[in-house]
Amino acid sequence: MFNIILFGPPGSGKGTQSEKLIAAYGLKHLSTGDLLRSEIAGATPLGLEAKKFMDRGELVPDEVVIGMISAALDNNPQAKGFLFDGFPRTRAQSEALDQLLTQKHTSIGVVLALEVGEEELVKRLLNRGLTSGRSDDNNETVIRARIVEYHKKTSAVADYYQAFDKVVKIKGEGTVEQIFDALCSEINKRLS
Ligand SMILES: Nc1ncnc2c1ncn2[C@@H]1O[C@H](COP(=O)(O)OP(=O)(O)O)[C@@H](O)[C@H]1O
Ligand SMILES: [Mg+2]
Repeated sequence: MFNIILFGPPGSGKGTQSEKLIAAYGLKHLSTGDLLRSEIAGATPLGLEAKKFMDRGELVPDEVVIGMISAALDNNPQAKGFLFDGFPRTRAQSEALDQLLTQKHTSIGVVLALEVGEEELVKRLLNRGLTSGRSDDNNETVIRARIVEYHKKTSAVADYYQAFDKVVKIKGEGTVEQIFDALCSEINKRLS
């Protein structure tokens, strides 16, 4: 089993690259953002609670997303590997993920960290907001708040995995294909 964390700020291209990576490597895509948006669409109690945070550009509480990931791992016992997208987003989530994976006798193989400049992120997210229907994409104040949350809480995730020498930085600007090639080359090094 080979598990990957695709890491980076909002708008860095995690969703775009995840689609290509799961197709290329047969991984199970676990995006906490997608899981939460599907809870919101279904108007579940979890979704209604999560929406309050997401609409403000804040992170959903750790216990909520850790519970969702734990269930998703249990529900996919046949997976060849997992691609985590948008999770973990805090140090506590990183520690919880490591515990969950250890229980399943596996671990994170590599953390691929997409790096994109802040103005490019804002530009991409405003542009995504034109079509995504995401309530957190259609206003610059909320977008900036998400980037502040990223620096305040999520950048610690890279530090956490850096201590295990698992982080590889990838330039997240360029064409989708160029970035995909750079990601694949790092994955292939570790598979061979
Ligand atoms: N290499 C790229 N160059 C330009 N725009 C991109 C690139 N990759 C993704 N985008 C666009 O940026 C926005 C955010 O991408 P997305 O994959 O949703 O990011 P994330 O999941 O990290 O928030 C989307 O509108 C997407 O079309
Ligand atoms: Mg995404």
